[in-house]
Amino acid sequence: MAAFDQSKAYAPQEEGTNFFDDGREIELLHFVYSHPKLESIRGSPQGVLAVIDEYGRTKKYLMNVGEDKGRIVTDLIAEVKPKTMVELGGYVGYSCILFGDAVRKANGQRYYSLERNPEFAAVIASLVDLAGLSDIVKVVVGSSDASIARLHAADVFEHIDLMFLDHYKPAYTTDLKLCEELGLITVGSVLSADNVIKPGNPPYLEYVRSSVQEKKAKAHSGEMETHGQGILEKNVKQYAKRYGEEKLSESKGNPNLVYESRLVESFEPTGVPHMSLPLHSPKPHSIIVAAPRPSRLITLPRMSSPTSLTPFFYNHVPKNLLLILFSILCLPFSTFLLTASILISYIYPQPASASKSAQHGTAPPKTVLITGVSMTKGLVIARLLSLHTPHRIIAADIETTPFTSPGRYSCSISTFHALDAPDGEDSEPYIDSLLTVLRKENVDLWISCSSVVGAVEDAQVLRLAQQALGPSFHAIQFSLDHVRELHEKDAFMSLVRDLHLPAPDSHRCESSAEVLAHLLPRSSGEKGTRKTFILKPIGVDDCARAAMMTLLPLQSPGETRAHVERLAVSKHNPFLLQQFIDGAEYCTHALVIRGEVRVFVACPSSELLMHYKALSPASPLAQKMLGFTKVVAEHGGEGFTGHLSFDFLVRGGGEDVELYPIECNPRAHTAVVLFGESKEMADAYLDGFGRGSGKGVVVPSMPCHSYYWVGHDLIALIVIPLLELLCGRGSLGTVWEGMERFVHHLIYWRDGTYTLWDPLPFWILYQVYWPAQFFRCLVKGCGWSRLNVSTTKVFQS
Ligand SMILES: C[S@@+](CC[C@H](N)C(=O)[O-])C[C@H]1O[C@@H](n2cnc3c(N)ncnc32)[C@H](O)[C@@H]1O
Repeated sequence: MAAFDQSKAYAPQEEGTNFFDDGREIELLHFVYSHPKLESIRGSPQGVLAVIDEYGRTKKYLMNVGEDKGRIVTDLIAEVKPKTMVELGGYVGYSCILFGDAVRKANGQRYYSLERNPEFAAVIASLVDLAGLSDIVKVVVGSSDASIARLHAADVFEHIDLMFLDHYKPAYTTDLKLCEELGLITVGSVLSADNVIKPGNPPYLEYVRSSVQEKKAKAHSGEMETHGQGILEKNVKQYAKRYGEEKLSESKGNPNLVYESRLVESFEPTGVPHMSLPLHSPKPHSIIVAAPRPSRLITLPRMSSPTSLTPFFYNHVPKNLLLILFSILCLPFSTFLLTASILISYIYPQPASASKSAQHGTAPPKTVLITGVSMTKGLVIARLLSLHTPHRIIAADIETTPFTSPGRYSCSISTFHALDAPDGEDSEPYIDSLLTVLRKENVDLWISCSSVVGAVEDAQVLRLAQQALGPSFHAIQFSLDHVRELHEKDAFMSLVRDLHLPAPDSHRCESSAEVLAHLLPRSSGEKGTRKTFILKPIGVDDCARAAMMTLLPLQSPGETRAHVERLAVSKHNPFLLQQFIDGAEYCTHALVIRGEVRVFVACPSSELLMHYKALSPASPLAQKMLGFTKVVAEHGGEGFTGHLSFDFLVRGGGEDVELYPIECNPRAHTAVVLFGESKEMADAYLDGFGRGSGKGVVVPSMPCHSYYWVGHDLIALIVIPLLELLCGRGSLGTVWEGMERFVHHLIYWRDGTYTLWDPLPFWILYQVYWPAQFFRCLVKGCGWSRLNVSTTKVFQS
């Protein structure tokens, strides 16, 4: 540890609790904004930090991380290169400016500063703005546990790459457990915790140093958690004057996550080294850096909120009742919007596009059938074609009860046919009813927008329809052979390898023994695999899939064997053992016609896919994904026509970015909304009639609107934060922040379902479809954990 430069020492910390929250934080703001160097420090993080340091040295002590300890973390940022970094406890923004700047230099995306005191948060926001970091730093006001749970529920953060803990000492452990339980801290995350030796945080050190067995034994013993034990009383009561008795998260964490940790010595900004050691630590230390060790992680199934924190409104009956009530409350607004939209469209009708009028004169209109219009993707394509082509657009979808397909009420559709739902394993009723529609309507072009369970069935319909309707029939749907090659996870991985494209190490396994052969050493002398894997069921099973996302091998061969054997892997229940790639996830949507990519878009994936933001088509990452799509499309050849979407995991950046395809979906993706009402896109679909080629790839024109679903955002960004506030868990700051985001989406983004000239599907979706679903769930007692507003899918719990 190098010597401390005394000329830089802060004023000493005053005894008692009056060394903060006594007005000095606002005084600091005045100091900064009346500083003679104000103009020269604008936009300069280092300049702003220097003036904060000057205040700390010449005026009053500030509880900042300071230059010396700060360097440990900035070095760590340069090493870890976090995409998302979170700090717990922002105070006046010193660490936030220092680390936010370092994250930006390391090409990171977001730095979240979680601060409970709204006055301090305002100081942070003001200084961050002065430092020119507002584009990367987000200040979140509220108690850390409530903010973490809320931001996770709203899909704002899905993973924390680096977390700096510097807030209320007893909350270090409880907040860490909460992040583990929510799957935000996983293998690959790094934690950096301040003040764990002085003033000391024994419960936190004990937790990050415990083995799986120790944690499990503690959980089973029913021993009461004592998060304040060993922490100085003055620190346990540090914020009592303003916040009274502290309520901490009671999350259970993820005991299977084991950390590797190291302590790093340094100095307080006052120059005080860490000497008083409440722990039996051999040396004075300050920051502990801890990273979960790979091969030990069990990623728990995601939950909307941790059980121990769950307020009443997440429970089945109140949840459904409240949503029905909310929908009733929204009725006057949505009805006003519907009426106003109809009137405006009546007065100013949507002009027919030039291509629509021109084509109308020359050839008789054809019949285009779109299946899957209850989902946004089908509806968007139907609207696009009705707007820009002269053809008759008809639609079909499974409709078990009235109003289960909001898209059928779209004015872009001339006729709607209800299809029979598959009867358990038997898909004959669906196939027959769709074939009947194709024949009866003498369909010229069928655009299939099947859901995940309909991919194989739609391919079967294609073969039968081609036989029945002859060569004049065309379809945007892959053949059965192609669907099998792409849809089944293991077959797709083999295809990727055969095409010499990069692929994660993957193995189809039909028995536990096969799985274990890849994971465990065969003899005592042999080393086991160094890679970590995920074991996914090869069929479609959302529940199983979520529950089985466990990183393997586990800590010991015995645990690994026990886990794998529980899954009952067999010939009839095969699994794919796939290498775990720790990277950001992206998804793509493409339209391929006769082996040629005609339409392409890529965007970052978010867990519920409720927000869509297109990547610039010119970016190296989008180009690389397009290149991959083209290779797969060309391999398919002349007979390869359909929608094609991929999920990729991505490591690195710029030209050196590495792509790992993890799944292929031979069907349309909701990202198709990003094309808006593009005429080029409609033209590309018409190539499905067998015309032209070599026209190039249609991409969204940039800048392009981002998309959201107002129903999802109203609940996630407004209703939940408000209810949490009423339950005494949230804060006004978090409600305000949710509102800000909501208003931003309302003004600058577009709703995926609403459009002025075709507003009825939007009204039906929120005023009829969803209330009917909630009512059904109440009456039938069907539990659900999540909803997807764009696909109308209910995820059963
Ligand atoms: C030591 S200061 C943080 C210093 C800051 N990291 C820096 O180095 O510039 C601790 C901060 O944590 C905040 N805090 C305490 N408990 C909190 C909680 N439960 N959630 C969010 N912030 C909290 C306090 O208001 C205080 O501003």
